Order: sequence, then C-alpha cells, then structure tokens
Amino acid sequence: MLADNRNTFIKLHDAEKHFGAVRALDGVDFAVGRGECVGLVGHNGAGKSTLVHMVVGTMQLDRGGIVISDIAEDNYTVGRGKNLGIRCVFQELSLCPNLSVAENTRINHPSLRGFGWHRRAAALIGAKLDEIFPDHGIDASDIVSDLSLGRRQMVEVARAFTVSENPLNLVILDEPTSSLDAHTAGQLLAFVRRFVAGGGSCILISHVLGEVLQNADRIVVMRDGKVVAADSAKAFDRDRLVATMGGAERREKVTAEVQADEMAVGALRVRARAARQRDGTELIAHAGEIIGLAGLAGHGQTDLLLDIYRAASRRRKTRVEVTAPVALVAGDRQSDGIFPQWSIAKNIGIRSLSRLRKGLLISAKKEAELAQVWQKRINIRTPDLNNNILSLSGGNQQKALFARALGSDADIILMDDPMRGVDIGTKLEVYELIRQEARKGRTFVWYTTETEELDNCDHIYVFKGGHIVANLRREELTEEKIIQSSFEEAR
Ligand SMILES: Nc1ncnc2c1ncn2[C@@H]1O[C@H](COP(=O)(O)OP(=O)(O)OP(=O)(O)O)[C@@H](O)[C@H]1O
Repeated sequence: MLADNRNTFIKLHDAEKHFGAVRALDGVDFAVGRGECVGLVGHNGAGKSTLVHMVVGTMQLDRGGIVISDIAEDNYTVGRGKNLGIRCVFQELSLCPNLSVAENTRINHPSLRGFGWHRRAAALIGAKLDEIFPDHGIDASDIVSDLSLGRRQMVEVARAFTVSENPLNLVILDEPTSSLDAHTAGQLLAFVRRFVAGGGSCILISHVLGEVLQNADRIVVMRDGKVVAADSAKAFDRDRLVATMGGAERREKVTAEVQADEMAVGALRVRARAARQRDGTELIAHAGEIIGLAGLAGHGQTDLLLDIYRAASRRRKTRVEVTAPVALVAGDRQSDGIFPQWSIAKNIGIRSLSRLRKGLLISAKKEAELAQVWQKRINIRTPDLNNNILSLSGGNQQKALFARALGSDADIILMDDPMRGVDIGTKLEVYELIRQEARKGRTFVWYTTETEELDNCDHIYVFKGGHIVANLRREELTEEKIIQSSFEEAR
C-alpha cells in the first residue's frame, strides 16, 4: 500500500472496530510513511474518525494490530502514542474554553511547570502561531471562549505542532480548515507541506477534496468501514475521488441545476445593518432569496446572523427588521447546536414542537415520522433514530442540525458556516434542497468559509472589520473579487 522506498512510520493491519451493529472499521489496512502526507477521504460515517482513534490510542481495536517504527504495539494507549510523537487535532475542538491560550498549551506539555511556566507556555504557542499563521492576531493570554471558532481552530492546530519533551512524528488533522477562511487555510496547508518536507508525517482528513488533492502525497478512500482505494495523489482527480467515495450521479445532476436556477423575488424578509457599519449599507433579503455572507473569518458575519436571530423575537426593531419566523443552523455544533443527552429524533424535532404536539404532550410517533423523513432526504447514517445524537459521526450530527432547521416552519433560515464536516455527496444534496426551498419562498442567509458555496447565492455581502464592504450579484462573483473586497477599507 505504501509508496515504494518510503520508510513506514505506522501501520494498521486488518483493523476491526464495531459499535453494536455498526462495523465502523471492517478489516482495514492502512499505513503512513515518514515524510508523507496521507489524505484520508470518505463519506460521513465511512470510518475515518474511528481509524484516527485507533492511531491515537483513544480507542482499542476489536481485531487486528498496530505496528509503529517496526514494533508491534500490543497494548497501545494514548500515553504510548504521545511518547512516540503522535498528535491529533480532532474535528470537535478540545480546548478548555475558560482557560487562556497559554494555559491550554500547558495541558499538552506537563513539563512546563515551576516558576515562569506561564511565560514559557505563552512563548511556545506564540512562536508556533507566528510560524503557521503570521497574521493571526491572537494573544497567548486571550481566553479561549472569547475567540472566534476560526481562531480556536488555529490555536488547536498550532498547539498540536508545539514540541517540548516528547518528539513530534505524526500529526493527524481531522477537518483542520473547516472554520478557516481561504487565506488562513492556505497558510496552514503550506505549513503542513513544510512539516512533511522536513521528515514529519501527516494524515489529512478533509471533505474539501481540492485541499487533499493538492497537499497529500497519497490518498486513501474509505467507504462503509473499508478502504476502497489507496493510490498516489497524482493518480486521482476530483471526479475519481467522488466516484470512489460513492457520490458520482448526484454531482452531475446538481451541477446542471445550478445553471437553470432563476426565481422571482418576493416580500422583504430581513433588513439589517451591522452594529459597526458607519454608512447606510444594509443587508436586504427577500422571500425566495439566498443571501451569502463572505470575507475573512471573524469579520462580523456571525455577529450579524445572531443579531438577526435575536431580532426575530423582539418587538422593537432598530438596526434589524425581521418579518417572519427564523431558524438558525449554528456553526459550533458542540456548544450551540446539539443537545448531547437526547436522541437523534428529539434533536431533529425540537424546533417543530407545535406541529409534533398531541394534546398537551409531544407525540413520539409524529416525532419519529419527522426524523425518518429527514433521515431519508439527507441520508443521516444510523441504524436507529432513537440512538443518542453523539453516536453519529461528526458530519451526520451536522446533518441532524440541518434537518432541525429545514424541517421547522421557519421562513428564514440563518446558516453559520453550516457545512463543517459534511461530505461532498450530502453537501450537493443540501445545496439542491436549499435552492428548492428558496423557490418555494424560503429565505436563506448563509455565511460560508467555502467560496464554492457562494455560487448557490443570489447576492453576496462581503464583510471586513464588522462592516459590509461589498455587495456582489452571483454573476459578478469571483474568488479574486471576494479576496480583493476582504482587504478593502471599510466605508
Ligand atoms: N461512539 C459511537 N457509538 C456508536 N456508533 C459510533 C460511535 N462512533 C462512531 N460510530 C459509528 O461508526 C461509524 C463510523 O463513524 P466515524 O465517526 O468513524 O465516521 P467518519 O468517516 O469520521 O465520518 P465524518 O466524515 O462524518 O466525520 C458511523 O456509522 C458512526 O455512527
């Protein structure tokens, strides 16, 4: 499996892992060489994160084995993995929100103790942030909960590359750019290439296929718990990857429809001015419109979405006017989205309680029906919708949040970079669904860090420093134009 003349760092053979009836890993062979970046792709629930848990030692295999630097690891644990220089940035960020950036760094480096540890931790993370993201704007004394999701992701990534007493051999990046804008994602991927060129190993998991095609040396494709292809990155293109993952027909169908979309604009639904907007520029959204919010991450897009969300439940409208019920698909599903104690069906139904009521109680039957409809429509992979929401893979949790908003009676759907971790096949299905719903009169206000997604929008507002700096129509949209506007001075 490994490219010739590469020196294998880690190898899993015949790896199996079951969760009840689900075979998350079904006889997987997988290897990473020294100085190699392996791209790992596959649909939501294909088994990528489970494979990562095995490599890191956070879960144990039911069958099969792990060999690291030619030594069979029979009792492999997280501690052993750390000593061998294996680090991971998981999809769900793991920083402690109430601690500073430096304090979070200390957690990974117990050797930073005694007098002056805080200063040393701050220097360690500061230097790594400077190296990876030269214009990061993060201070080591910043409290994590005060940072935007994108900045938290930058800290998490930088922290994984800091070195004190343990060596650093393999870094696993699970969706590392999901909250980063194109500029920052580019900085990270360039750093990964430098790390690999220096002899380090990397596993890059991403649903942004271009990112994997351009930065991985080799690509491994998983499907339903199995490795279905493993080849040099040069041997793949986007179409072959999508086809191997199992989503080919959907893609063609949707691409054809984007061109055909043209709809009439309806009544005013949202009129909103950003808190820091000095001129009279407003975001305007009508019934049937899909409005995109773009620009570098953390420049006021989420704030305006939240302003709109809050305004919907207020009488007095000053800066923001909203004329219909609103639902929000949150970007940070762990803190603002899922109810971790509840089942998948309950998580989907919570925004539709008035429709699910039977007398004074919620009808379990109606709740189950709603969840089943959405399970089919956007392919939520689970053997049972009564299972806890946390039994879903990350991307499938995100689909449940979509189902909650789209299944509700809200006429306005606000989306805060909602496609984090959603696989390409489902994304295309959801784009189609959004356009269908817009044609029926729903309004979407959609913040995205993926420029390609803006092709679905009728108008795009570009943000910089808390202001709207440009308003582009879909026909005017190019990546250069967005980047150019993102660096323009606000009026
Ligand atoms: N703790 C768990 N309990 C029950 N089932 C689980 C658990 N963790 C994972 N699974 C199941 O195992 C399968 C593989 O999940 P995994 O998280 O590895 O997928 P993935 O490829 O990483 O998906 P994504 O792209 O959505 O992150 C899924 O069907 C998932 O529902």
